[in-house]
Amino acid sequence: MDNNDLFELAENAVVIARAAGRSILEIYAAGYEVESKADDSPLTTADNAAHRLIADRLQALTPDIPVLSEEGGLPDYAERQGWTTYWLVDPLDGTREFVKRNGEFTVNIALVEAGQPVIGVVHAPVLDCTWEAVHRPGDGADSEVALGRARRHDSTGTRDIQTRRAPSTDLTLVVSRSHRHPQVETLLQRLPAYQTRSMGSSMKFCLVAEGEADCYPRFGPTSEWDSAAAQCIVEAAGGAVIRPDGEALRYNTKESTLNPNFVVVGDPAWPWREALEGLPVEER
Ligand SMILES: Nc1ncnc2c1ncn2[C@@H]1O[C@H](COP(=O)(O)O)[C@@H](OP(=O)(O)O)[C@H]1O
Ligand SMILES: [Mg+2]
Repeated sequence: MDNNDLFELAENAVVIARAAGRSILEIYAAGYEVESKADDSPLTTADNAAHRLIADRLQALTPDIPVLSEEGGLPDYAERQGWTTYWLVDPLDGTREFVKRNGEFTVNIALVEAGQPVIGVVHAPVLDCTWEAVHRPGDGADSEVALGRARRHDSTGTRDIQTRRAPSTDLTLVVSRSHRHPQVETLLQRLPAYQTRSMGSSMKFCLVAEGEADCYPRFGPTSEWDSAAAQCIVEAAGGAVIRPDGEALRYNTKESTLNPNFVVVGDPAWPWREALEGLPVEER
């Protein structure tokens, strides 16, 4: 796929994420049933409605590109292994926050190419805010030029975003509102003065991408659809999403769709490696 196609697909993905956001908000206003999923996380009629809308529209947009959605059922790895490019979707990330009605939930659409997210769209319906990125790192060869753009669209318009240089003290860390982990406390103890902010969903990545926070450490299970779109936005904005061993987070490389532990950093030049020393990767 050439670079122009990528920009055009990203714009289409923004339109689709916003349409899904509107259908989620209708259900948010009208009321909904809450079921419990196998991993004990909540599932609402809103997750399913957003899933159907996104899956149908992406399929119509790019009939040859498969769609993997949290609510769409998981094809065997034998089949997925053959996908070089695919859409990876979490129709409603932060269902717990949706049920709590605090507005901290998002629609997530990523295009993954050879294990890396090259398009990322994260839409927060209640805030009416959308983060959009295209990021293709390039391999140094003439034929492949590195490419990146990260933007935020809200009621005030559209602006480019970038991560900030980490301050030497008083770092801002953003952590899950609903899933805290003891290894996050270990990391915090190794840092100079810091403050934390709590938030639900992939919006945590977006705070790092726009320079509002320096780091989002995530220990414990998450799925690939929880991180792909937001990873693209952070990378295009100048940050990185690394495992505790320093490797970048990658997609569709194994049977399980669970991520290892990861840490989102806005300023990759800050000495994160030392702070993460010895913390477990936990391939899942
Ligand atoms: N035990 C577990 N296994 C897999 N994913 C988990 C999990 N516990 C939490 N998550 C993921 O963490 C997401 C919520 O993150 P946060 O707490 O930062 O808001 C959930 O997204 P969903 O709401 O899409 O299910 C879910 O995918
Ligand atoms: Mg999710």
